[in-house]
Amino acid sequence: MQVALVGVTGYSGMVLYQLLKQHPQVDGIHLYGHADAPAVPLKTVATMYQKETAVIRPFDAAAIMHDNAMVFFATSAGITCQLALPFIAAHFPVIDLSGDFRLRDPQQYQHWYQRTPAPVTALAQASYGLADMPSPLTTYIANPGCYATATLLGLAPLVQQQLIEPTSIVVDAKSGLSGAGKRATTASHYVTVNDNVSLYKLNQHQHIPEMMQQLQQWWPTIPAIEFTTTLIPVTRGIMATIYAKAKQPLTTAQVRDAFMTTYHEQPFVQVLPTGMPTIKDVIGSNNCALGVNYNPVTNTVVVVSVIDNLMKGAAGQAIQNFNRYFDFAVTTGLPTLPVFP
Ligand SMILES: NC(=O)C1=CN([C@@H]2O[C@H](COP(=O)(O)OP(=O)(O)OC[C@H]3O[C@@H](n4cnc5c(N)ncnc54)[C@H](OP(=O)(O)O)[C@@H]3O)[C@@H](O)[C@H]2O)C=CC1
Ligand SMILES: CC(=O)N[C@@H](CCC(=O)OP(=O)(O)O)C(=O)O
Repeated sequence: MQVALVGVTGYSGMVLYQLLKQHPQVDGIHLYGHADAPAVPLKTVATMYQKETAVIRPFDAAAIMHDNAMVFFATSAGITCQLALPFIAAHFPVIDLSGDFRLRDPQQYQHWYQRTPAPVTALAQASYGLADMPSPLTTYIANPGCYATATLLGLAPLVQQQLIEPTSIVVDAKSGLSGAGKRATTASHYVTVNDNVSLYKLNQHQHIPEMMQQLQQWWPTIPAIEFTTTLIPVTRGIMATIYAKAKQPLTTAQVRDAFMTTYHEQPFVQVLPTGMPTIKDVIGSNNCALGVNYNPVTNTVVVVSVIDNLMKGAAGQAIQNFNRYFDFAVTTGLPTLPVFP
C-alpha cells in the first residue's frame, strides 16, 4: 500500500515516517510539505535522513488522492481545517494528528484553540480515534491529543463503571518538551526548561474540552474536571496523575479488577499488578502503563498513567488507527517494548 504523509519535518511526522517505513503493509511513503514550497529531498532536511531517497513535494490534494490509499497529517493546529476539506468531500481516508477535527462543536474549537474552526458539516464526518477504547471509525480519523490520551485511558474504567464521584476528578499531568513541537520559544529555551518544572496553560489547556467531550459520552453526569499541565525537563514522556473520590469504599484490588475488565484484551495497555509506572517504562513503545491505588484514609482513588507523547500520544496511536481502519492486526508495525535503559 502507498500512503501519504504531510509534515515529516516535525517531531510527530519524523516518528510517523520511521513507523511507516517499518510497517509491513506499507510499500511506499509519499511526502508532502507546504503547498507553496518547492520540492526538497528529504536528506536535506535533517542529518539523520542522509541515506533517504524520498522527496518532499508541495501539498496537492488531488495528487495525494490519486497516488495513495490514505493520508496522514502531522501538521500544526489550524492547518487541516484548511487543507482537509477535499479529502472529506471525496470520502478519502485521513488520519489527522492535530486537534482540528477532535471537537464536534466548532464554537469550542474557536474558544480553546482561538482559531477559525472547520465547517460543522465537515466536523460531523470525523471520528475520534482513541485506539485502545475502540469505537467505529469513519474515513476521517481525528487522532487524540497526547495529554487527552493518557488521561482518558487512566479514567475510562472509573468513569464507565461509575466508581467515583463525578464532581471529584483532578488530573495533574506532566509532559516532556517534544510535546510542544520543534519550534523553539522563550518557554522552551534550554535555560528555562533545564533544572526546572513549570505549570502552564492553567485552566486553558486545549485538551480540556476534548476530554470532557469523551468523558460525557461515557457518563453524562460528569460536569467538569480540574486539569493541570506541567512541563518537565525530559524530551519525551507524559505522566498523568489522576485523583478522584470513590463513590463507596473500595480496595486497591477492586480498582485493579475494574481496570483489568476494561483493558484485558488491549495489547498496548498495561495495568500493573503492583506499584506505579515511570515514563521510562513506556518511552519508545506504543504502550500506556497504568498504576492504581485506593487510599481508605481519604477515600481517594489514585491512577498514574504514562505514555510516550510521540508514540501513543501521536504517531504510534496513528499507526494503531491505521491498523484498525484497514483491519490489520492491531500491533502490526508497532513497538510493544520501550527503549531501555
Ligand atoms: N508533539 C507531540 O507530542 C504531539 C503533537 N500532536 C499534534 O500533531 C501535530 C504535529 O505536532 P508536532 O510534530 O509536535 O509539530 P511540529 O511543529 O514539530 O511540526 C509541524 C509540522 O507541520 C508542518 N506544517 C505546518 N504548516 C504546514 C502547512 N501549511 N502545510 C504543510 N505542512 C505544514 C511543518 O512543516 P515546516 O516545518 O516546513 O513548517 C512541520 O513538518 C500538531 O497538530 C500537534 O498538536 C499531537 C499529539 C502529540
Ligand atoms: C509540552 C507541550 O507544550 N505540549 C503541548 C501539546 C500539544 C498538542 O499535543 O497539541 P494538540 O492540541 O494538537 O494535541 C501543549 O501542552 O499544548
